[in-house]
Amino acid sequence: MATTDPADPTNPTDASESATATDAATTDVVLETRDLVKRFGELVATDEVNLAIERGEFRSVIGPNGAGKTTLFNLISGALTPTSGQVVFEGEDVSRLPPYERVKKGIGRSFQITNVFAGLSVRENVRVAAQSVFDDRISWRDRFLRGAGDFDDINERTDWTLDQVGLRERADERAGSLAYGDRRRLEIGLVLATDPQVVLLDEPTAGMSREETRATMHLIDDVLADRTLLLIEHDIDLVMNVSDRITVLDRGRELATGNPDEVAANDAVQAAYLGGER
Ligand SMILES: Nc1ncnc2c1ncn2[C@@H]1O[C@H](COP(=O)(O)OP(=O)(O)OP(=O)(O)O)[C@@H](O)[C@H]1O
Repeated sequence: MATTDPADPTNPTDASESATATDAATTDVVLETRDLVKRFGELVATDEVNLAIERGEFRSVIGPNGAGKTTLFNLISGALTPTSGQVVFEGEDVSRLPPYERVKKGIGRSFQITNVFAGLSVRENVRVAAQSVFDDRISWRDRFLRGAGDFDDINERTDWTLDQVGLRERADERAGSLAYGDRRRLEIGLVLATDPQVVLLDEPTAGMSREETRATMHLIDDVLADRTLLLIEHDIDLVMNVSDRITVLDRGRELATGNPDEVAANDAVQAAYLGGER
């Protein structure tokens, strides 16, 4: 898994990470949320959340149902715009950018929002994903001189991705005919093809058996280990195993952030979550 020194200055008993946010100049923070708020009418789904995610970190976000995990991901990916506050990626405020612009900048999202085209081949699916990001990098001259579908860097990216997720052999099969495990590989391939700095993983093992869960986490570890990962996951054992740090949300607020041991020992977390019923 990603190697980040968990012994960072964040005080796990302090609900806010604003202390680390001010340290952004000294630590390599790739993604921040600053006083992030999302209201749905009277309901505050995200309540002044301040996260500072370091490059290469594996951060999990946990919390009871309705805690605001998915809303937080939607704010980071651009599916939602904040009521107030900011999402800052590589030092730039991206809070108002649409999702596809954020993907181009390097914020990738996988699972739950699945965009596999069942009728297209595995290769075509990966190609579409690669193209969504790499198209901009192709000059107009190349576009004019070569036919569509013949852009070397997109083809290279596609082949590289297929190799990474072990689907080169199945490249010409219809995505809709893939077995479950291969479909998961393809979903990871689709996000990898966009060359993300940060990957949002939204319950990647939802509905999986123990064996499938293990295989999926191994694949994520294999293929995405050099990226910064943000995971929503209900399986606490898994979260404790894979995370460098864990953020616990409760009713939209950040209850605690710390390494797995710190979070497990946190009184507020135990009271609100670990000891309570979900
Ligand atoms: N589009 C929306 N309109 C109104 N309320 C919403 C909307 N999206 C989410 N909510 C509410 O915001 C709160 C947080 O929801 P969210 O889905 O972010 O929680 P969650 O932690 O992801 O929950 P779960 O673990 O059940 O997926 C909930 O009370 C939910 O009902």
